[in-house]
Amino acid sequence: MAVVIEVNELTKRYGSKTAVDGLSFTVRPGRVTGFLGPNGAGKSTTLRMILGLDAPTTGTATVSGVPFHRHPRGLRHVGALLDAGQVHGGRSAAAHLSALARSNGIPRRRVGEVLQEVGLAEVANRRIGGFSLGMKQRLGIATALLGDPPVLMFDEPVNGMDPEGVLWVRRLFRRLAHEGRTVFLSSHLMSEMENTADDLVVIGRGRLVAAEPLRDFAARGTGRSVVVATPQAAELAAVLTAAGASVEPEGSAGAEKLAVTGLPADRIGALALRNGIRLDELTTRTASLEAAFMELTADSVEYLAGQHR
Ligand SMILES: Nc1ncnc2c1ncn2[C@@H]1O[C@H](COP(=O)(O)OP(=O)(O)OP(=O)(O)O)[C@@H](O)[C@H]1O
Repeated sequence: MAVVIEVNELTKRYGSKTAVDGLSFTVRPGRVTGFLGPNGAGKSTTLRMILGLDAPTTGTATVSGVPFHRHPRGLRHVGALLDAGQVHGGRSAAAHLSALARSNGIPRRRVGEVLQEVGLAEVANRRIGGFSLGMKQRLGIATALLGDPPVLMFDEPVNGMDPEGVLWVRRLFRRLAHEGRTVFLSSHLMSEMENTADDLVVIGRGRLVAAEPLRDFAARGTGRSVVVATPQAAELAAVLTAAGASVEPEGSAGAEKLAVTGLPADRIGALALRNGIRLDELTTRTASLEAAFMELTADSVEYLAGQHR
């Protein structure tokens, strides 16, 4: 599959601060790619460099093989939402989009179409200054869609949206990818990506942590373990340890459980049966995406509570 966004050894320094540090990754069409990292990891800076709004200190970023500032089709090739708050509050949504359409050679009819698409048709003539953050996000998404571009980039698009808005935006991203477009969206929340992204680019402290399908990323988290509840915990622990498993007690007094790693659930069940041990619960626990994210970025979180590293 063709590579659409290509970031190669990208570095951005602000004085002595390195915001983006030798970052390389690619983003492909027909998929939703999540750009994930803790606060301050360098996501916005990277997006700004891809869009030519900031110059890299070293390295390159291209969209369809060309640096964005030299792109012949501009907004009609790449649509982006960076900071939804940064729109002129005195204008109406329709006037804002019409001005953009005019200056980018985009047909006027697109204004009505995108307002309809994002659910703002009824407030098209209201001043943007009175919009809620969720409405501003919708307007930002409308702006990105205006030129009907094959490449779309969104920085924290669900900030300030209500649950209904979040569901809507997820469906929209999936549809845009299904249409064959390249969809690249940043977030500092793994939970937002879980139901939306096909691929992940994860960064921490400006550096690449992982770039792979979401499925593979999830499998990298803490290994699988099996939780077992039994009234004969000490006996079972001895049997499982002898069979090569490692066993950790967990749960609370009166409801003790064992967390077992190194043996699958069916083997644990068979060993318990053979030794006459009653099992009240046998559950396989797979690492959550959130756990994988926390684990992989733990070393790269810039601000830990109460401590500046
Ligand atoms: N213009 C600037 N001058 C100095 N430092 C900057 C500038 N822009 C960003 N930084 C620093 O670069 C680092 C990366 O910032 P960036 O906004 O790209 O992170 P982010 O991953 O988008 O974070 P968030 O999720 O909080 O938006 C941060 O430490 C930030 O303080």
